[in-house]
Amino acid sequence: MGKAIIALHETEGVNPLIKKPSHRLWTVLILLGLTVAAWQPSVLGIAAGVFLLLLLWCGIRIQLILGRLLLLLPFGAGAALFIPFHTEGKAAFKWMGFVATEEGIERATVILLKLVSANFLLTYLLAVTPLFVLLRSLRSVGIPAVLLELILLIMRYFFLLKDEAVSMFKAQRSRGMNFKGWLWSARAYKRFGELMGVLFLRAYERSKRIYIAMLARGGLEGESSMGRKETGLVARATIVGQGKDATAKPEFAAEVMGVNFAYGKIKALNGVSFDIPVGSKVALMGPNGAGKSTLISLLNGLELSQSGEVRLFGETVKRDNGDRLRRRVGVVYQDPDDQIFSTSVEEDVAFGPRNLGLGAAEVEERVDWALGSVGMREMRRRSPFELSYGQKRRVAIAGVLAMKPEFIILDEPMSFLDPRGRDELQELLDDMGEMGLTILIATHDVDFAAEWADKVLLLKEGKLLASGTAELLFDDVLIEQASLHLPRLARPFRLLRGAEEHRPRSVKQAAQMIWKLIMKGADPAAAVKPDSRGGQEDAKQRPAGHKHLPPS
Ligand SMILES: Nc1ncnc2c1ncn2[C@@H]1O[C@H](COP(=O)(O)OP(=O)(O)OP(=O)(O)O)[C@@H](O)[C@H]1O
Repeated sequence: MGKAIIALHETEGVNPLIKKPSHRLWTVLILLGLTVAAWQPSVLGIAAGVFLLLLLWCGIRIQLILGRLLLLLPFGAGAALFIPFHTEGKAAFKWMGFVATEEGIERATVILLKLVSANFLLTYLLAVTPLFVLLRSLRSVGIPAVLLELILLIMRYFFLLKDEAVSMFKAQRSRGMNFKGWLWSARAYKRFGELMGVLFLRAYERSKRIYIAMLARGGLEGESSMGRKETGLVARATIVGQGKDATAKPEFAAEVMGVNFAYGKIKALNGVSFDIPVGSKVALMGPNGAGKSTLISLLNGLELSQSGEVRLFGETVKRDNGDRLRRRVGVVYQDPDDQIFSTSVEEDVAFGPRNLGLGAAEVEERVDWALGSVGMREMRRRSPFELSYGQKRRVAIAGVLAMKPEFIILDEPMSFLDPRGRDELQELLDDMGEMGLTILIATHDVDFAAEWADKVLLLKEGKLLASGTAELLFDDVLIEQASLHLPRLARPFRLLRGAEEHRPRSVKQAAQMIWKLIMKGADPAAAVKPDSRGGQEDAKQRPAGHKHLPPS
């Protein structure tokens, strides 16, 4: 990822004075060291003045400088109030019975000036260096990657806390919460306390999910443990300890055998068994709470089945091999905010490939390819947190694609995409299918599944209702049981005399079927039952093979 990206990322509108980020970082570190070492108030005062002038010279707004200074308020106030009265020396003045000493005042002044100078230096660094460039520069001066990623995670937690707070307060206000007279109301304090508790829990839960997403993309392990230049698509099948040929190509990307999983007393999966052949396109469907997300966690090795067995590429998932197997399985989670954590789109997409230990040029190439695949090349320099939900989803998909996994799982990928975005994603899925990837999509979209999938898994209340081809989606009894509905393309045929059994899976197939019916010379006016609602209700309720009423 190297220089190209770093050089292009200067913050707009300010003059950094020192062009190279690593030189800038070193200069600031040295000046910080000198500031810490200096003890003369006059030297520190002059230094603070010079730093302020330099900040203004760089074009950094005074509001920003003052805003950053405000962060010092609690520490500054503590130093100013505490130190003069607790230092031995010559009495300077008395206040509320306490004696402030001259030495104490000098020491407090020195500490305040040190804080102000350090604050100016850091303001300069942060204002002229985007955060991820800064982190990269820190890595180049020898700070361990794991520490920097922890910093990223903590920063993300603060962003999350803010986002969660904004959305929670908006939701509360829309439900009638107001702050009138709150100062005197015990109820308001109680409510506020509850809200803060929920807020921290929500942010905690979300940061847990982000942590899992980071792990899934090789984060927090540094380049050393993932340093093998092994990508999913080219990886050899590593079948360990099962007496199989280590280079043999496995037949199944996943095999799920009699799997049970419960959250405490809540049984989420109950004796589920199926397999997913390598290169297949699988739709995982079922009503809310059916167990789809739980199954995805098992397929990604993030959870282990409590009984039964899950195999990935022929290897049983266990506690000690989950990390390694997970690199071959990429998961795009339902909520992109659970997956994105870097401060720019390209940095986020580069996160996984970098953890695979790839060289800068290859990382750059993959980022470009993955962003191009999801139509987000132009937004590569933007912060992901300023994007729309649909755009974030594309970034999340690109982040997983860039790791080139062999098996990719997408949880409700179509939600929040505009129609064009859906078409593009479908094209992308087709391309991925042609590349030989195994794809599993958890979806409620019957029309999409009917057209796209070559295998459908229907789940209900933790049990596998049925597994088979997309023909299952035309079975009235099954779709009723799975709380689905008949694919839209099939509905008009249910209203056509003698055409009820037609099962078009694509618009093209439907057009061909209609054309054949026309060529047979059927009279549409006589064949179609009049139905002002387009036959949806009728088609939904009528069991297969139901005979039509004669046209009126
Ligand atoms: N962390 C959890 N703690 C307790 N119960 C859970 C937890 N996560 C899921 N469940 C329960 O497990 C069952 C399966 O949930 P899961 O999220 O896997 O369903 P799903 O099919 O993905 O649902 P949806 O379509 O609504 O996303 C549900 O009854 C749910 O309430």
